[in-house]
Amino acid sequence: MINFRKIRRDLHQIPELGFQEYETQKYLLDFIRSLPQDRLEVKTWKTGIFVKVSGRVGNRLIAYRTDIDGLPLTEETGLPFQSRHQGRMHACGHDIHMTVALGALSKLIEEPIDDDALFIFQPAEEGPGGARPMLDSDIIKEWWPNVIFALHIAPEYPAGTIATKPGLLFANTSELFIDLVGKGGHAAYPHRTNDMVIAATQLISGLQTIVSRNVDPLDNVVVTIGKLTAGTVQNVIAERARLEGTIRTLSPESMIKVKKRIEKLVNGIEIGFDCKATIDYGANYYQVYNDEKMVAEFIDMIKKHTDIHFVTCHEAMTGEDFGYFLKEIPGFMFWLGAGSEYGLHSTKLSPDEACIETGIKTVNTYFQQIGNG
Ligand SMILES: CC(=O)N[C@@H](CCC[C@H](N)C(=O)O)C(=O)O
Repeated sequence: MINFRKIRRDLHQIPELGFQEYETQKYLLDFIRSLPQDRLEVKTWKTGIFVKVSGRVGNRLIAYRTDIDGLPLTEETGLPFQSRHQGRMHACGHDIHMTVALGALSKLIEEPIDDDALFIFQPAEEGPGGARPMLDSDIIKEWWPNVIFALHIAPEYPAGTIATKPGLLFANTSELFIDLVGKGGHAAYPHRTNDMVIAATQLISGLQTIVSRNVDPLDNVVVTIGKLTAGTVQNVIAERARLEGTIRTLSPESMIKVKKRIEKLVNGIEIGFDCKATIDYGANYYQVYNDEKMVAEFIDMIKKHTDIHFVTCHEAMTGEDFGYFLKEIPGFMFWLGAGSEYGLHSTKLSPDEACIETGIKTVNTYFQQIGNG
């Protein structure tokens, strides 16, 4: 009997950032190699892994994807199995996601289906994005799935709950990095400088008017600046400031409009403060858009064949590069209730481990339903 809660705790202790998931990849490979190998083909791709499981007939290829990276956060849960990696945390549930994938993989080996299955362990979901380059890899071109699905934990729903909806589930996202360079100097001579602390704060106030004054109130947009760095010491006027944030929109068209407005506001700061500004949009993720027919069948399956509580949810402003898989392959994503008082990206996030069993049951039941006959 495999102890999946122990596996989750092991993985929880070794979070790593995107494309640096070496210890995680080794842990996953060691587990995968401990399973019966006769139906398995394993290929590594950077820090990710593809595992193909041969079915009894092998007509179609059904793919299931998990992300594997952590966040640059210092854990504050106080759990006995807290992160061992300084300044790194599984604060978005990818430790649970990986454990569910390993559980579903071992179940599928025990109970093979007619179709082939592909398990994708994808790096760098939090950034810079592993899905897009994985889709361009020779491995997935050879093992191109007919169908793909994935889950994400949802702390706001209790364990034992699944939620999703047809159509749009997650937003379009773009990272946002703005560097401002002016003229620093002595704190007592402000008239001889161009203060980038003042420029940055004015720019942030301007950026906050995009949602309230430039976007149709019936369209949802988020512009968040999560990090601001400027200056060197208390009595020197700052020469440089850096804003780091993210943009979220419900359509690719709105993303283009928001970016145009940001560029105008940044240009205004350049003129007003006689400074230099550069914008970098970093990683951009395409929206997660669920196949309507497949979601309807999935909901029907949950209701008919499991005791799991199902909730139809609204779309969320979270992003997921799984959207790139869904842009090219029919499929869907769903939320897995994980009952935590603290939300995603909180340093205190502590999912209820009962969600692991619900996740494995859901993924396995779906494989059995879709992959037979
Ligand atoms: C599910 C989730 O929380 N995903 C992340 C994806 C981040 C994308 C990128 N680094 C960005 O910030 O735009 C999210 O923050 O929604």
